[in-house]
Amino acid sequence: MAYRVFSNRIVPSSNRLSRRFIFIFTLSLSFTYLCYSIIFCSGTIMPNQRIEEHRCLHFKNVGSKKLLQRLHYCTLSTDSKVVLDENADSGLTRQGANITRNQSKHLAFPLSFSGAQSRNTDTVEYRQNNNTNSQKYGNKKLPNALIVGVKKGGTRAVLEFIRIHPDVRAVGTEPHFFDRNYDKGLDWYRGLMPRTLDSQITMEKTPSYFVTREAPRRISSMSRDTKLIVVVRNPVTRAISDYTQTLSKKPDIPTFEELAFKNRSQGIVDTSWNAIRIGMYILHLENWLQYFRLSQIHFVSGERLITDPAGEMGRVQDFLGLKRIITDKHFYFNRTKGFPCLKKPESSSQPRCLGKSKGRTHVQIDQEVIEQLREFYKPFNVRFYETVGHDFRWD
Ligand SMILES: Nc1ncnc2c1ncn2[C@@H]1O[C@H](COP(=O)(O)OS(=O)(=O)O)[C@@H](OP(=O)(O)O)[C@H]1O
Repeated sequence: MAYRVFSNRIVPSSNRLSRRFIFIFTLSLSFTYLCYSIIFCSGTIMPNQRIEEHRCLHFKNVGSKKLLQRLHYCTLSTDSKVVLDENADSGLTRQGANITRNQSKHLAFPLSFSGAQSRNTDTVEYRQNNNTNSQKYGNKKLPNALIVGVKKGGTRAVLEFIRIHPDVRAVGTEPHFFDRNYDKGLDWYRGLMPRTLDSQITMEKTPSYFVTREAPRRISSMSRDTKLIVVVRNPVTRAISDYTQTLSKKPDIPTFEELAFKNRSQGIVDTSWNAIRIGMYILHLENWLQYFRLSQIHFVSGERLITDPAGEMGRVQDFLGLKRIITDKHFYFNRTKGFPCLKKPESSSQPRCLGKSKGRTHVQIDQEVIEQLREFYKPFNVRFYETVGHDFRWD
């Protein structure tokens, strides 16, 4: 056997060879690992992290408490951020408390905070699965279902509630494609959509579609099979809600009464005012029925959406052909907000209520004016009930 003097030790040359082999082997392993990391990880994991960081940068100018709350969602998903954009102004208001007294009488689900405090991992799981799948896999597709109206009906609530379903993917913001952005083309519109798997439904909501003359024709030319959801609400309350929103942005506008009537003493309502016109549901519906069958349109009661969100969402899921996964377990009634909210996803985070712009205290309107408008809407409502086959009991 050959020996070599190595330092002050004598090492057999076969040992020396095997050491050299181990060294080269380890080196090539490390090199392979390095290449693997560069090729596979940089393309997927790293950019996602960067995107997540970028998304969360939106929140850098907010108070620390809110920031913490938001950061939690940041780490969850893109869609959670959208929910939080809604939640960003979801301060639990005194106004909400006023509404509670009226609404809580009609609730069809437990009016308790204990429900809210119980951990509801289902919601988080659905959302995470949903997003994980869809962020990495699937394709951007044109929507198969649209929430087309009505403004101030409760469209945001329906969208945020339905998107906790694992088989639904939705755009958080309103694309306004079929009214304002139609000239940008379907490819632009498709580009706004989230990635979806074949088994998932793609959705968006833009409440102004319902009153846009061209919208039904344009939507049916995209797909005649599009499913349509319309959230309707007592047209008088809707008009006041609409006015309250405008007033919050433009405090100098005339009073509600001044805008609502051409001649108040004669009871002549100004139907050219949008806040009034939108509530003449039957007129708009007739336009939709020229392009879509009634069975393709589902009407959500804006009132029942507040008193029984699980019931209304059950019917929405049926209409969309989805398994009933969203149930009363997903909701609790937030007394301070005065509305149902989604249960908090984890015990350390806040419940997910809609933002401050949802559930405002309405401007006080003279009862006589309300009665006049109720009378005005009656014939429109009756025709609407007859056409859709459901009495919403607004009269
Ligand atoms: N869960 C829950 N939380 C908060 N608000 C709720 C909820 N469910 C329905 N609503 C009602 O939704 C009304 C706002 O309707 P929209 O979301 O369609 O408004 S918008 O057209 O998108 O501006 C909003 O109208 P206002 O109360 O007049 O602000 C609410 O009454």
